[in-house]
Amino acid sequence: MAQALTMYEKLWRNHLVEEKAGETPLLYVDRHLIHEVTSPQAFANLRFHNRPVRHPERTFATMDHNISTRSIEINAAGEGAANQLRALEKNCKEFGIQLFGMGHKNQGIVHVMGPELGLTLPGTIIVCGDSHTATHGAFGALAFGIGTSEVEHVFATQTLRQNKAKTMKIEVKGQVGAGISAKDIVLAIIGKTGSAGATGYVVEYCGEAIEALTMEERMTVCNMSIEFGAKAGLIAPDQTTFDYVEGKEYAPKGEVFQQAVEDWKQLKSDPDAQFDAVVTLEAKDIKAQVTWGTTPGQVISVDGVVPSPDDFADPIEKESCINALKYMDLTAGTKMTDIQVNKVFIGSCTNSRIEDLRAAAGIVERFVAQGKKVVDTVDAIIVPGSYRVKEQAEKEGLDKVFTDAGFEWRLPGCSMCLGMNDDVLSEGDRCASTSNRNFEGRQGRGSRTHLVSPEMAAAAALTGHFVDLNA
Ligand SMILES: CC(C)[C@H](C(=O)O)[C@@H](O)C(=O)O
Ligand code: SF4
Repeated sequence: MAQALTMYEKLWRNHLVEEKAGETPLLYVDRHLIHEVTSPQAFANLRFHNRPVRHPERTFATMDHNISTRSIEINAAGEGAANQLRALEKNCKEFGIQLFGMGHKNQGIVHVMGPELGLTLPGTIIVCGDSHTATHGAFGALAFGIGTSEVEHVFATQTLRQNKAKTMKIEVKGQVGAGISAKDIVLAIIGKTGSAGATGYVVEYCGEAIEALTMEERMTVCNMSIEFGAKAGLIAPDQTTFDYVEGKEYAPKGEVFQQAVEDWKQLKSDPDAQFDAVVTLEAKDIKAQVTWGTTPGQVISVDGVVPSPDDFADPIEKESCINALKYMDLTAGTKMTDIQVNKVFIGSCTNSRIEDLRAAAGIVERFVAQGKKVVDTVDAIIVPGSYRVKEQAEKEGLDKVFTDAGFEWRLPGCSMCLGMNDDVLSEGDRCASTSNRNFEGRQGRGSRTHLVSPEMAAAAALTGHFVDLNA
């Protein structure tokens, strides 16, 4: 009988070009996504060596990280940004790569754009010079971030050298309670494993609570795989996946699609496959999550209090709690619902898809019905993940729900997730953010980030603090 394999092992086997003793194995790459920040040096080296891009038709580019969210003018976010954007334009033209540039209907954050166009397909290997490439693992694709020298290698050869990772199964048993989002699930997972808990592993999320998620929710979960150290995150493709992919612009059509579905059904881990590690959570125990510290693992339920260094036995965790409380200007024992914010950011490749905006708008409407608006002391911005998301949201009137309540409705991009454009927090600002990183200075020097779901961010905008929406 053939050996039982995990999904990761199957994806690996299907893409292995060469494995020689004493050499790092070589894998075939199906799809290469690029953006303005991590590609210029790779293009420069290609040019220097007089090499073409091996498969320009397997390579797709977008502009996302440092574009303005106020104007589609290429110069709108300053000279440095404009230089990178122009370089991408020039490089894509010269090397024959499809670019979704400023104002293109397909433009968006690279990890939002790929899936919604059907560039992200089950069973493929997808790479991008960006750590949140793990997002695409939601489709049962082996997707991971690579460095700029690897970007060059993929450009030149459409292959990549990779060592095999260990495998971890993360099972979320049963069903989550009402109002608990995918963001809460993944934050709870990271809270349990710790911020480096999956270092060296490819994680596979499974269990009833994961199977019940929509594709967009699965992307939110896989997006944060890198935030607890995982090389990649995977979810087995199923009918939810196939239904989502069918009809997308770049997805296979007709009989080819039907055949692909039959192949994709074979990808799931064999029932008796062995994982190197297993983590289990009970979905019913997961409550709405808010980070209090400066790693995503420093997270607690919204009905809890800011922890004290004494809560941690491990000396490193204790120390990191002391430092986080200082940076975050928080006092142990403070109720999470008493923490006041002055900024709200709804966006990023974690939570800027149409379902995220619908969820946030739903909460806004609930509070507006009670006579509330974005509180005076809070600046709140909504940044859709792509032009397609923006268009859909406007068609549904969500932009109006937000702007009527006092939010700013911006153009798509990475925006305040990392503040490479002018969407930056100021020193001392405290932000409820739907993004994925909360390390010191991530959204602006001296600024403080609390990672939350779109629902929680919306509630924070309309009340000025975190809210236990289930209370
Ligand atoms: C700019 C890019 C290299 C970076 C990443 O790889 O993650 C960015 O997307 C981020 O989220 O910090
Ligand atoms: S939205 Fe944030 S996390 Fe995602 S790719 Fe852009 S900068 Fe990175």
